[in-house]
Amino acid sequence: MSETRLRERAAERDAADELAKRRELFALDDSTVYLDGNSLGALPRHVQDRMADVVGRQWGELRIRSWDESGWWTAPERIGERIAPLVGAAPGQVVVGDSTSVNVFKAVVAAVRMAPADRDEILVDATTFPTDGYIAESAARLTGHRTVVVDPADVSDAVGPRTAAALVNHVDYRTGRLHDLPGITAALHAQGALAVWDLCHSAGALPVGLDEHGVDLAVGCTYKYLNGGPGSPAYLYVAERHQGRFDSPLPGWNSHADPFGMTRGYRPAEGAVRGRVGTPDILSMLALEAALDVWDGVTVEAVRAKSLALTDFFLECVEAYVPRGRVVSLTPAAHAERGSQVALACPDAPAVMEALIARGVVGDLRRPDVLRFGFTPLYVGFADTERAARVLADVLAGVNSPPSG
Ligand SMILES: Cc1ncc(COP(=O)(O)O)c(C=O)c1O
Ligand SMILES: Nc1c(O)cccc1C(=O)C[C@H](N)C(=O)O
Repeated sequence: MSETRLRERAAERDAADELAKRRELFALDDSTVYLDGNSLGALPRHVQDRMADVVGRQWGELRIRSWDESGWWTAPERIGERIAPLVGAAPGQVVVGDSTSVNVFKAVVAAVRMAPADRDEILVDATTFPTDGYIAESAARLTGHRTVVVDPADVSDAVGPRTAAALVNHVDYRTGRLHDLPGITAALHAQGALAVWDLCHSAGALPVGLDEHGVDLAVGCTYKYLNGGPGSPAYLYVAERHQGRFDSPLPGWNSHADPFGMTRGYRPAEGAVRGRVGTPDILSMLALEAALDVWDGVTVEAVRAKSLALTDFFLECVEAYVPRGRVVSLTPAAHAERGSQVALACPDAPAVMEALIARGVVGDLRRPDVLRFGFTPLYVGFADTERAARVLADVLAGVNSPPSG
C-alpha cells in the first residue's frame, strides 16, 4: 500500500479512535513519537500538581499527621484497589509496595511454602526478564528447592508431582510474546502446583483475568503501562483463598496485625496487608495513585483492542516501507500471542535505535540486535505509528548493515 494511502488510513483511524483524547492527559509533544512506554510510561500532566500538594501541604505542613489525615498509612491497600480491576482481581487481593524484584521473592517463597512439603522443584520461565530468574534461584536455595528452567510453552509438559510452583512472565519483555496464562495456570493446577505470574508487560495493556483464571499469586510493576513514574512501587496479588496461608518471607512490621502494638512476636495481619513489609515509599506511591486517574472511564478491553490495531498497523507499515528481510519481527502475528510491543531484530540495531531516537522516534534497544517499540494505547496514535515505521525505513536506508558472517 502506498505511503499516501497509509497516511490517510492513519488519519481516519485516529479520527475514529475513542481513546485518542486521552493523549492530552499526558506530558507529550508532537515532535516525538514515544514508543518506550513498555519501559517507562509517560507522565500524566496532573501528577505534578498533585505532588506539589503532597510535598508542600501533606509533608510540609501536616507532617506526621499525614499518616492518618492524608491517608498515607493505608495507601498500599487503597492503591491496590485501583490496580485490582485492571488485572481482573476482586477487592482485597492486591497490595502496592516494594519493587517487582522484592515481590517476586515474596511470591515465590510464599508459593513454595504453601505447596505440599514433598515437592522440591520451582519451574522458572527460560525467557524471563533476568531479575525473576535471579531471585527465584536464590529463593530456591533458601527454601531447599531447585529451579528447573523451561520455556513457557513447555511448562504444561514439564510440570509434575515434584513441582511446587512455576514463575512465568505473562508477556516476554524482549519479543512481546503473550503467554497462555489460562492454559498454563490450569496445567499447573492439574498437577497440584501453584502459578506465580509476572505481569510487568501486560498490566494496563491487556486483560489479565487473575481471578477468572484462578491465578495463585502475581506481581507487576507500575512504571510501564500504568505510568506510575520512575521506580514507582510494584504490586503483589495473593488470591483470597490463599491469604490465610500466605507466609511472607519478609514479615515486616507493616504486615503485622497490630503494627503499633510493637510487640515482640510476629502476628500477621489478615488479607492483602500481609504482603506489606516496611514503611511505604509515600512520594512514589502517591504519584502512582494520581497517575491512575487516567484510567477513569477507560476499559482494559478498549485498550487491548486499540493496542492490537496499533501493532497490526505498525507491522503493516513496516512491511510496506522496509525492504523485505532488512528486519525480522520477533513478535507473533497471532493476536492471542501478542502483547503490546513489536520487537524487530536487525544486525545493526544499536546504530538504528540511536538514529531513530535522534529523529524523534523513541523506542529502545535490547542488545545485541533487538529494536523494541512499545505501544501504549492511552497516548500513541495511528499517525504516530505510521511515522515511526516511515522514519525506521529512512534510517535503515541510511545506516549500513554490517556484512553478515
Ligand atoms: C518482566 C519484568 N519483571 C521485573 C522487572 C523489573 O523489576 P524491578 O522493578 O524490581 O526492577 C522488569 C523490568 O524492569 C520486567 O520487565
Ligand atoms: N526498570 C527499569 C529501569 O530502572 C531502568 C531502565 C529500564 C527499566 C525497565 O523497566 C526495563 C524493562 N523491564 C524491560 O522490559 O526491558
